[in-house]
Amino acid sequence: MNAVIEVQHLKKIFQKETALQDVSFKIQKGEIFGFLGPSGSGKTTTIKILTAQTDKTDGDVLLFGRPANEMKKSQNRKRFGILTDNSGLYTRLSIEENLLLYSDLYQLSKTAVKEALDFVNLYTERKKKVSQLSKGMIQRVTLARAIMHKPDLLFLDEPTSALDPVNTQHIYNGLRKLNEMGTTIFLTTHDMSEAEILCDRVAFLHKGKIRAMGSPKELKKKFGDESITVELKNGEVAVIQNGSEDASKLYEWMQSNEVSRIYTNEPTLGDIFMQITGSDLV
Ligand SMILES: Nc1ncnc2c1ncn2[C@@H]1O[C@H](COP(=O)(O)OP(=O)(O)OP(=O)(O)O)[C@@H](O)[C@H]1O
Repeated sequence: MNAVIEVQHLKKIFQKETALQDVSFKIQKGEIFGFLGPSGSGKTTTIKILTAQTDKTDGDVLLFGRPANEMKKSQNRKRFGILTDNSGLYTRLSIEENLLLYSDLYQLSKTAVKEALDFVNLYTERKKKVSQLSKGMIQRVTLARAIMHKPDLLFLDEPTSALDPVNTQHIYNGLRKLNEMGTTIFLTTHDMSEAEILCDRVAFLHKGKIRAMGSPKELKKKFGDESITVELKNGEVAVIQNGSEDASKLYEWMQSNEVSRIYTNEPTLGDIFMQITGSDLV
């Protein structure tokens, strides 16, 4: 298996504050990996270290098998794309002009600009100046720029935090397509439904430490109690466990046509986070 990102015992101390402590994880080629944590848990610091914008205090960080700071070299820059809240766009230029500048820098075709504009649903608004854009539109332009060169690895720091539901869905579809074409995606979010919809695996980050890691399905299995809620037609509600005695009770109710509704009590990722850390994701 090819690890695109390999982090071992990563530590980051800012002055006196420990932002990351003994963080270790591996991301394989083609994965969508989510770093989930509340504000201040260390998500952005991790992205900044992985993309060589901040130095680590200790530990090993490899990207494509090479130390992360080698990604600064111009021949490696094309291999990844980054979306952070620091847009770095030219505000007096239009959306399209900004993307054209970038496409020149990376020697991309004009088609790449059109494709990127479609990706973020901004083609019809491409002539608008960046100074006139809403926060959500700026986030979409920055995303267009991050994906335009179809990088091998994409870092997304809270990619849909400023978007409305329609654009969020549009971006999810685009990210899935990009991933199907081979882009590995590392994203941070405190939106658990986003992680559940997009990610193959997630890590829960809390106070700079990874507290759990796995696919959403594995985590739900590990931390769920496998109980089922049964609502009966007489208004009674019963929570039954997955076992032979309870199964026969359910069978009886069903045979006598007493059941009105039945559902599993699967925890959400947010419930699991709360169970492990005792705090909310927001
Ligand atoms: N440049 C810095 N100097 C000092 N402390 C910092 C610096 N950058 C981050 N920190 C601290 O490190 C911790 C982790 O911050 P980080 O920005 O990585 O969190 P985050 O999970 O990305 O939060 P958010 O979701 O709010 O962006 C916080 O306690 C923060 O105050």
